[in-house]
Amino acid sequence: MAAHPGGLTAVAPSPAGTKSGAAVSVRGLIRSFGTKSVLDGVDLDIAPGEFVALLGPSGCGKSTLLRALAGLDHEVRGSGVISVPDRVSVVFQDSRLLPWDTVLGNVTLGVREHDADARARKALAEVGLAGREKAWPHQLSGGEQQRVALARSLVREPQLLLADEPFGALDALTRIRMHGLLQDLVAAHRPAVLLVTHDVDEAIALADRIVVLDRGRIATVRPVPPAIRSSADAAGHEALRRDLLTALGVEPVHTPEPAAVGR
Ligand SMILES: Nc1ncnc2c1ncn2[C@@H]1O[C@H](COP(=O)(O)OP(=O)(O)OP(=O)(O)O)[C@@H](O)[C@H]1O
Repeated sequence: MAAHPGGLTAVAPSPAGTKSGAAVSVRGLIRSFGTKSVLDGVDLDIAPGEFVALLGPSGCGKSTLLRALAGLDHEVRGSGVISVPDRVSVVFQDSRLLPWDTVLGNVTLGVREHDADARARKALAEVGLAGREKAWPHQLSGGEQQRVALARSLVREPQLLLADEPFGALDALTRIRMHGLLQDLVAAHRPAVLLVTHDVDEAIALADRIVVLDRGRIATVRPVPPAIRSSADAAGHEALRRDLLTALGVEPVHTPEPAAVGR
C-alpha cells in the first residue's frame, strides 16, 4: 500500500532527504495511549539506502514507531520532528491483498503512471511471480502472497520501505528464501529500509545496523559488519547475537566449546 496518505502534521516529507542528508530523521518522538507512554523521545536517523532492523520486546512500541513513520498515526505528538522521503511503502505481516482482485490488479492498485501495467509485471517478475498475474490471492501460498506484497511496495520505487514483521507468519524455509529475495530487491532498488522483527538472527542476516527499542527509546545501536552478516566471521556473529539478546533482556543460552579431541 502507499503509505503516508498525508494529513499528519508531525511528518514532513522531503523528497531530497533531510537537511542532514538522512532518508529518515526522527527527533524526540513521543506517543502515549491514554496514560500509557509508549514512545518516550525516540531519536533515529536512517541514511539513504541503509537497512536498519528494529528489535525490541513485545509491546515496546516497534509497530507504533513504524506506523508513525508511515504516516498512519494521526495522533503522534512531537514538534515537527519526523522527516521521511516522499515515496514510502509499507509491508505488513499479512499481505493485505484485496481478495476480489487479481495479483496484477493488486500490484497496480493506486499506481497512476500510464505504464502501471508494465511496471507491475516487471515487479512481479522480480519477486519470481511472472506468469501468475491473473491468479487470485486465495490461489497463492502465504509466501507467494508476501511476494505480491513486496512487488506492490516496489512498483512505486520507494525511497523508504517500512516492513513490519513481513516474514513473521511464514515457515522457516520460506523465511530464508524471502530473506534472499529481500536482499536482492534492496540491492537492486536501494531504498532505505526499516524492518521490524522479533528475530535476532533475521536482523543480523539482513541489516546494516540494528537498533533496540527499550522503554520508549532507542537504547542500543549496533552496526553489522558484512563479515558478520554473511557469517564469515562466526565468532563475531555469535558475539553480536549474545550482545543483542542481552540488550533484549534475554539470557543467551550458553553454547559450550566443542570438546577438544585427543587431549
Ligand atoms: N491504538 C492503540 N490503542 C491503545 N493502545 C495501543 C494502541 N496501539 C498500540 N497500543 C499499545 O502500545 C504498546 C506498543 O504496541 P506496539 O504494537 O507498537 O508494540 P510492538 O513492539 O510492535 O509489539 P509486538 O512485538 O508484540 O508486535 C502496547 O502496549 C499496545 O497495547
